[in-house]
Amino acid sequence: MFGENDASPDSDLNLSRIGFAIAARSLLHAYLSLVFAIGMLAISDWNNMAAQGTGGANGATSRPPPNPSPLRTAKFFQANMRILVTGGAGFIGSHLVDRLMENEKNEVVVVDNFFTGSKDNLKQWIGHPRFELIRHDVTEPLLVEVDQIYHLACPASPIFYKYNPVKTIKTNVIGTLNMLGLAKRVGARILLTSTSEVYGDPLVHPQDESYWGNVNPIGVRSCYDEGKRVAETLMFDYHRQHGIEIRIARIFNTYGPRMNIDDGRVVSNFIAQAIRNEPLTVQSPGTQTRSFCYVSDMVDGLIRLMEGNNTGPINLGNPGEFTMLELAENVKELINPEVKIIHVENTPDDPRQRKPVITKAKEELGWEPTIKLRDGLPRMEEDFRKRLGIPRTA
Ligand SMILES: NC(=O)c1ccc[n+]([C@@H]2O[C@H](COP(=O)([O-])OP(=O)(O)OC[C@H]3O[C@@H](n4cnc5c(N)ncnc54)[C@H](O)[C@@H]3O)[C@@H](O)[C@H]2O)c1
Ligand SMILES: O=C(O)[C@H]1O[C@H](OP(=O)(O)OP(=O)(O)OC[C@H]2O[C@@H](n3ccc(=O)[nH]c3=O)[C@H](O)[C@@H]2O)[C@H](O)[C@@H](O)[C@@H]1O
Repeated sequence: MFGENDASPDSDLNLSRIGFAIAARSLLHAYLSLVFAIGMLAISDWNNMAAQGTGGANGATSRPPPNPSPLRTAKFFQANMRILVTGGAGFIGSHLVDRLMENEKNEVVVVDNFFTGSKDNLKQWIGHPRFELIRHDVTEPLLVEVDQIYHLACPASPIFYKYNPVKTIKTNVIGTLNMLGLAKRVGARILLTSTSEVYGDPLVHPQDESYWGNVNPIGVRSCYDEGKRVAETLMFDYHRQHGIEIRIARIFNTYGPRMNIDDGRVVSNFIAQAIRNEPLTVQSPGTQTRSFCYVSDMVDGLIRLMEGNNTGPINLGNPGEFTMLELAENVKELINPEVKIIHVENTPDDPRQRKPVITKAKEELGWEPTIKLRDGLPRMEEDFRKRLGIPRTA
């Protein structure tokens, strides 16, 4: 029988074996921890070196982009390109979807919360095997497997983006963060549709991409223009820090069929007013200028930017510049010579002039607009007449 103080030679031997095993295990642990710590230090050093990078004209990164899906590099099976279009039920987004769907190698996934967009804009694709429509708000994370992301989701008309400014800025900031996180996870290239509004009320005219802008950070338009400026910053930070492949388009006023009839933007307002024989409402003073790009030209520019090698930002717009009074005169002459033109009060912080320099788009993308305002307006009139049910009288 063994008592508490049993001291037989056998038990001594067992105790010293146990002691030895414990000591050896502690030594092994200490050794492994040391190897792990040295490894972590080496990785973080490498990361720091990579993050400092070579810094090109746009603060280019030396870090390689995350790996694309293995399907892209599969040996025996060439997968279709899977493309996400956020805001694809909207005006520009739905035209972009049409163009992307023309290519049989493309599968298109649209996510949209339908705030300003509509299923109607995509009705020709619903049920198509290469097309998918998801009701989703980009301020919430999204898990999909895609190769390219066209990130358009954001209300664009001033009356809509000012309606819920907090939501607009969340869409621009959190929405863009979510899409960048997605791009990082799946190794996708991401294109942001930024805006000429990042130039604010420009003090430089016309505007090229090197101009930093004149933006009111606390005005009623800030949720949109400052929101887009932060979105651009996030794009470049993800590019420099994580090697994400980014593209940024600075879009200038774009118009065409499928704009919301009650969208509130100037071209849609004037055309709807002319067709309904209501006065064209020129917001004072009427001498403020804009440059109007037809939507098919814009879509062409966006696809060239996505497929090209330049990160941007690149201005996409039509350099033809018009005062709002000139635009009203053109609409009157082309659509309804009887219609009246009236002056109404303007909204705060309305930019006084806007005209893109498109040298960079010409040189880098081989892109320039092909459709003049006087050719684009009648095409839009036709679409508006159909939707309003008001045919042209001879
Ligand atoms: N049309 C222009 O003149 C112009 C000019 C400069 C920049 N842009 C940019 O181009 C993009 C498209 O503009 P558009 O004219 O087609 O506008 P639009 O309002 O017709 O389309 C925007 C789409 O985004 C969707 N959306 C809005 N918030 C969302 C959210 N939180 N989650 C998911 N979907 C959301 C809307 O429902 C809509 O379908 C926008 O990013 C806009 O800022 C447009
Ligand atoms: O190009 C851009 O970057 C921006 O262009 C437009 O913004 P904005 O030019 O303010 O658009 P409109 O509402 O169409 O206004 C254009 C001009 O027309 C005037 N206007 C508008 C409506 C109207 O009935 N009458 C009128 O004279 C406005 O005062 C303004 O000077 C878009 O709506 C933004 O989303 C886009 O980012």
